[in-house]
Amino acid sequence: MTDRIHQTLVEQYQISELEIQTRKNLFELSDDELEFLNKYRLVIDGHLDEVVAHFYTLLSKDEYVGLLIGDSETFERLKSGLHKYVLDLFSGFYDAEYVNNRLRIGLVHKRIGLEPKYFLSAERYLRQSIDVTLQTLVDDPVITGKISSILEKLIAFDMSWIFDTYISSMLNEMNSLKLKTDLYVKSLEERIRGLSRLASKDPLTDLYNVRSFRDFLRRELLLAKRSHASISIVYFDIDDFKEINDKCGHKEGDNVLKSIGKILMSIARETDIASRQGGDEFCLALIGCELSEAQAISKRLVEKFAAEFPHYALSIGIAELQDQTDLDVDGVIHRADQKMYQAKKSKGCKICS
Ligand SMILES: Nc1nc2c(ncn2[C@@H]2O[C@H](COP(=O)(O)OP(=O)(O)OP(=O)(O)O)[C@@H](O)[C@H]2O)c(=O)[nH]1
Repeated sequence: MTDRIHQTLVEQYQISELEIQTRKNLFELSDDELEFLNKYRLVIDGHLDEVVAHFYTLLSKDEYVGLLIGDSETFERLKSGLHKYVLDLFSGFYDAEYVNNRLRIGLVHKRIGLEPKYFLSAERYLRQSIDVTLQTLVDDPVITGKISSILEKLIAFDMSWIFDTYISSMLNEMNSLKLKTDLYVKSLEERIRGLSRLASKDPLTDLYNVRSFRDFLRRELLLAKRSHASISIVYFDIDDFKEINDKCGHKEGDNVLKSIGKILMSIARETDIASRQGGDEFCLALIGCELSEAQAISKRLVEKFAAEFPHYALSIGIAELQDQTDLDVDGVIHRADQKMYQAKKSKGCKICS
């Protein structure tokens, strides 16, 4: 950005002398012709007011032009700009500075929102105005015809630069609009991710809630049926959790629940589904795990829990998917839940399967 403001448009677009010459060739503008045009510089210089007046008479046929110009000061500025533009046509110098002035015109047209149809029709009016004025000043129709044909090519050469900046400025606008849209879409995606996270997770433990757990498990059961994989369900709760709340306070109760969330995340694999079923009840779906592995994982759970809370205990029930046709989500959870109740009958951390 800082670099750009210290550079001319010719520098920004890296337009070399060779590129300018190549474009002159493209429009068949020979040095002889341009020198010929330059001979009439002084002739036209004394009659610029007439050219400009004629031009605006033609232009003002369109009401929109009046609206676009707007006020007298702008009109005066435009007229003096046009004086300079016409004089430059006859200047004899068609170098980097000349090109730079043309590039600026394209940029300004884009900024003020002047559509190409307007500046293309204005270009025709200007040629007509110069032709008409020259015909009153130069008697020889061969000469005025030659000047007119050189001007036609020179103004087409000008237009090519004007369009370069007009189009590039339009592309810049589109790019910055795309950038803004991309940022907006990204922020929306983040919000949606946040919202769906909120909808699928238990806020206290950051584990999946009942609804999302069941959705995931249903999908895993279907996949297990196709791949003949095993799934084990570990269902557990904290013994006498009500007492913990009552004796040590709700905050301590919350801490125990949050710790269980962390322990489950640490022992579960990425493919497993760890959930809080509500209150002090949790359920872990171990994907691809047979009963023996589920027992080992449950032992790790007990060890980690006991290390943090030596005075509290868990009751754990495990159920394995009986066969791959067992697609009943509620059924498999219920079996693990029943095992947990068996475990609860004895005191201390215990696992029933
Ligand atoms: N701190 C805390 N307590 C909760 C939360 N949700 C539920 N509870 C409490 O958890 C307790 C669960 O009590 P019960 O269902 O009787 O279970 P229990 O006391 O563990 O008894 P058993 O299951 O027989 O061992 C209730 O007192 C609930 O108020 C929570 O988010 N935070």
